[in-house]
Amino acid sequence: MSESSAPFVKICGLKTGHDVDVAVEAGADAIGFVFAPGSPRTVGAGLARELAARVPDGVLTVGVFRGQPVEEVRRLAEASGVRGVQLHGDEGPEYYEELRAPGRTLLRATAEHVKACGEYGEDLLLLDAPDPGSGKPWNWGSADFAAPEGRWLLAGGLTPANVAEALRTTGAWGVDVSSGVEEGRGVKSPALIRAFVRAAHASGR
Ligand SMILES: O=C(O)c1ccccc1NCC(=O)[C@H](O)[C@H](O)COP(=O)(O)O
Repeated sequence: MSESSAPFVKICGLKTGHDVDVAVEAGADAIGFVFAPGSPRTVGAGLARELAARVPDGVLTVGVFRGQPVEEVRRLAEASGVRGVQLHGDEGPEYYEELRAPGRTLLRATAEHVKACGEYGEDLLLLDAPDPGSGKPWNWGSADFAAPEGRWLLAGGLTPANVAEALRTTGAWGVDVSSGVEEGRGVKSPALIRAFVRAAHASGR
């Protein structure tokens, strides 16, 4: 994982080799492949493996899951070769313990208030909207929002136009985006991917 002081940027829901190449060239730190069923971004293990193989070692590849049995998560992560596992369900700490493996980064996505990254054994915390991948923002800008301690990513309704302000307001360690870099639902825009990474890096956070 990047140790640079620039915000960590994850681009999620990629489905084509071209989009993966664009995100890597733009300077993304992580790339997400959605294995949760029922999304316009869902990919199978075979395609994810091909896409992940294009990604250099310094960029984290992440499989995104929601409410799937631990055996299925492990099988898809191993078959695709992703190095990170992001969980959006209501899994407890024991689930993270079961998925812990050498070299694997665990990401816990939640819409709940959380005091610190690591409470469930995760390496990275992702504060997201209640409906992940919907492009809907939540109240991270409100006065009563308290940022968690440790490494956490902000997600939910981020775009090239609001990501810099979001980073400055919340002090998030990084950001995650899917809908805000799409030209249609599930269809990424190379121009928006580049603009998002550029805006995050220029935020001054
Ligand atoms: O992208 C999906 O459709 C999806 C489905 C089920 C669980 C998670 C999903 N996506 C997660 C993400 O893409 C990001 O972590 C984040 O929620 C992005 O949100 P947004 O930029 O608002 O689309």
